[in-house]
Amino acid sequence: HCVQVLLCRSKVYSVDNEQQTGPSLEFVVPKDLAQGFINNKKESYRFRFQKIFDQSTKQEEIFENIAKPVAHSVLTGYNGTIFAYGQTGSGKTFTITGGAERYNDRGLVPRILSYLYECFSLETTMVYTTHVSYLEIYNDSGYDLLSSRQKGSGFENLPKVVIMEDPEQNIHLKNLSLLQSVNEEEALNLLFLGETNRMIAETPMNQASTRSHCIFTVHLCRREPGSATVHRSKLHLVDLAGSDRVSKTGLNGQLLTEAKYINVSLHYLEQVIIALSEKNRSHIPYRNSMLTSVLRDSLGGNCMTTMIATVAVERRNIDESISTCRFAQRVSLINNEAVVNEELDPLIAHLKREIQCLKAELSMVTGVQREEQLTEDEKLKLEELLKAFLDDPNPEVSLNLGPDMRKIQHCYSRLKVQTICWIILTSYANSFLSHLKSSTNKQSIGSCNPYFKNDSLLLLHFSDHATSILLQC
Ligand SMILES: Nc1ncnc2c1ncn2[C@@H]1O[C@H](COP(=O)(O)OP(=O)(O)OP(=O)(O)O)[C@@H](O)[C@H]1O
Repeated sequence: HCVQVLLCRSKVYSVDNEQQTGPSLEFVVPKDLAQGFINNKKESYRFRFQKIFDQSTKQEEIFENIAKPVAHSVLTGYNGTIFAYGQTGSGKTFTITGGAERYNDRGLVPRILSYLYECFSLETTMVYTTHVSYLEIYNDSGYDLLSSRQKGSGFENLPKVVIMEDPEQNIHLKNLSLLQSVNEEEALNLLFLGETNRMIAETPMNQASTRSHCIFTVHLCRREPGSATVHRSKLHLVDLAGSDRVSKTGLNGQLLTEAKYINVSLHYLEQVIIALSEKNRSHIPYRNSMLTSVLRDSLGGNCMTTMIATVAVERRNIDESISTCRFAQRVSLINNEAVVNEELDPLIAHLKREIQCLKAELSMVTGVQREEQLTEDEKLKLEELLKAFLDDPNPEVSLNLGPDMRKIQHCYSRLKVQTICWIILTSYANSFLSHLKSSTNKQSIGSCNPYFKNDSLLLLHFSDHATSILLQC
């Protein structure tokens, strides 16, 4: 996890760009004289972050510093998440989606889409497939923002997204559209469709952008032509609801209900973050809210996660700013273990097996030998089959090697070696026994049979009678 802080508005803070220890941000809160000179309240709050961006920072710089490294790792098969957290009006939406007025104000989502498609066009040896989804979480319920079926305003007109969990505890989102975008223009159109649905769902009473969480996800599939290996990765771009505390917002009625939902979901997000940052915690409470369930992989799992904490550093917002920074500091303690998501395309793997089988059948029919050698792995599997066949006491047991002549020949040559050993040892054993019989003048001497232990060790088994005579001798 890395945490970046964006600051805006007037100065009640100072930034120290110390090279060795990393940049730090300090808030100075003078003591309230009304509370008397003698009180123990802290006057200075200092936080260290990976990067701190001041108000003058341009969107381009944020993209280059924050989003590009994450987008790059998504291209190589890692999952990535960028989420913006901060109080209402501090610039989360501006950072993630952008401002509508100027082209230069476009945010991380359009810039990342543009970057990804540019990389696809440059890397001609790979085939990329991109799908997009856009989820809005309002009052702990999910809504599909890419639905083309919206009939009127309000969230009730958007398809409700339901969380499903499979036996391996993977999360699936039912009713969430996953739409393919073959180029940048199509992907931007989907972003625009989502933004429009988001605005239609808003009513004057419900400025959803402030009171809902939005997750724009790019699903990437990368494969080399002809290869059965597929890299699948996801990039979540998350615009969280304003983190303002209910007490401060002074709301009532429906707005109070919404604020409580936000507080609860952000509280659960915080609980998950705290649990993840504590060593030896076995249970992480992801299931408490839809937000933490959906972001489960991004927070403590297989994901490269970057948090952007947006801070409105006006004096009246100082408590919120300090609480945002504290939260960001906790997030930075989490260590995720990201791995490349590589899998075998089931269809290609199946077709490859079928081709092998058909080639084998063809060489049997035509008598033309296949030139490539059996691999060590294939040989090992054949040895196991042969051993199971020889060890099986059932005389009816069959050895099924398929139509591949190379495998049949390999098994025959193994059997030949074993049979020669068997014949030699049996003749030794029998001449030994007849020697014993004549030297001891015994009529009955018992029996001696050679047998294989493992597939290489040939042993003699003397019957009990033969053993006792041997011991007497
Ligand atoms: N870096 C910036 N440069 C210029 N304008 C900005 C910047 N950041 C935010 N703004 C402006 O400030 C206002 C509030 O920003 P924004 O809507 O992004 O806040 P927010 O944190 O997403 O709030 P909410 O929680 O309500 O969604 C907007 O009008 C936005 O255009």
